[in-house]
Amino acid sequence: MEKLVSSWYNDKSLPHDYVFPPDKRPGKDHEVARCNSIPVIDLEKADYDGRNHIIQQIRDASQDFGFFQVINHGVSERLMDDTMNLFFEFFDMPNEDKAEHFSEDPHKKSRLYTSNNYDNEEFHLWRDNLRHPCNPVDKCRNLWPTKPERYREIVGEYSVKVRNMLLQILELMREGLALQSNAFREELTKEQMLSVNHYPPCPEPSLTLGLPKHCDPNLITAVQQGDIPGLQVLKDAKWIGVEPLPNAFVVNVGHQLQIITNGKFKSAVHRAVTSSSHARTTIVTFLVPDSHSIIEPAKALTDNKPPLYRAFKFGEFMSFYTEKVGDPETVLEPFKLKN
Ligand SMILES: O=C(O)CCC(=O)C(=O)O
Ligand SMILES: [Fe+2]
Repeated sequence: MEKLVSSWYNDKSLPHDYVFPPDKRPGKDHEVARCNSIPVIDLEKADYDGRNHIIQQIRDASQDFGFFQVINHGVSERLMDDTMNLFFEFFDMPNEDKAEHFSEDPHKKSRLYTSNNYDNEEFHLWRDNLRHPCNPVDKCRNLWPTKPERYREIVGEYSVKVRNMLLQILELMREGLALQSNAFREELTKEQMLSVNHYPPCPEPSLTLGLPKHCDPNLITAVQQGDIPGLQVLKDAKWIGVEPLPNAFVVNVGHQLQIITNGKFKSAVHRAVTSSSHARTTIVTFLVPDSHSIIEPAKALTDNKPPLYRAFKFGEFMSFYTEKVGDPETVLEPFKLKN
């Protein structure tokens, strides 16, 4: 428990085991300018005459950036605020209450923990993480015994609404790529994981990271990043900051979506930097394939361009991703076809 950054950060300078090696630390880039070139897409327009335009915007953003933000997405401001406030309260709880949820067992799907692999890593991440499966509603695990009903109610509704938003985006992507109606079949979004990152204020943001550079291993992800900046995307070998927009979700293409689209959509490298003045809490929803589902480039996208990846089971990918701690330079290697 004393391992959770949120339980001790207040009275310490940056301990040496949180200092990243020089080639991995953000340095001056921890405060790169936030950039408004990441597309902001108004999903409400997809219901009206503007559908084709929205489809095109999503396709372009997924090809050029692998990232975009969505507004008017059907998740109400009230629900986004209630959910964020719930997690603010969670990380504000006294240490003894948080201790009930803390576990270092990586096989436990529902747990509060810190860093990635605390006892075996060379340096730790400046973040705590609460995660649990949340699909369907009744599987929202009760992680907060003192307030179970409220937790289930809010997180349950949030999970359904965010899921619907992501399924709508997948449908718009499917249309944009002229893929068959079953291209994103149900098993590709079977699992849903809620992951809440908490990055306490950090004494030395240039020397450490909340999350190191990675691409998400799943199909598609939605991030509610709140008001505090910290998410950065690598674009043309430069880090750019994703501007926090009120009531927006950041949506990003995961490795599996890149593979299924035969490289047409990009799974962009991103990371989370810390702030010396503000705590930052982000709510991340991952749509994740069933571990037995077969992942391979969609046939419609291999007619004019040979497949870039072989077929594999998602579980095989996850084992390799975990072994490589998500290293974006190597995780795709065993799945690439050498044409
Ligand atoms: O906290 C953030 O801004 C990014 C989170 C993220 O990339 C992740 O959880 O995979
Ligand atoms: Fe991520």
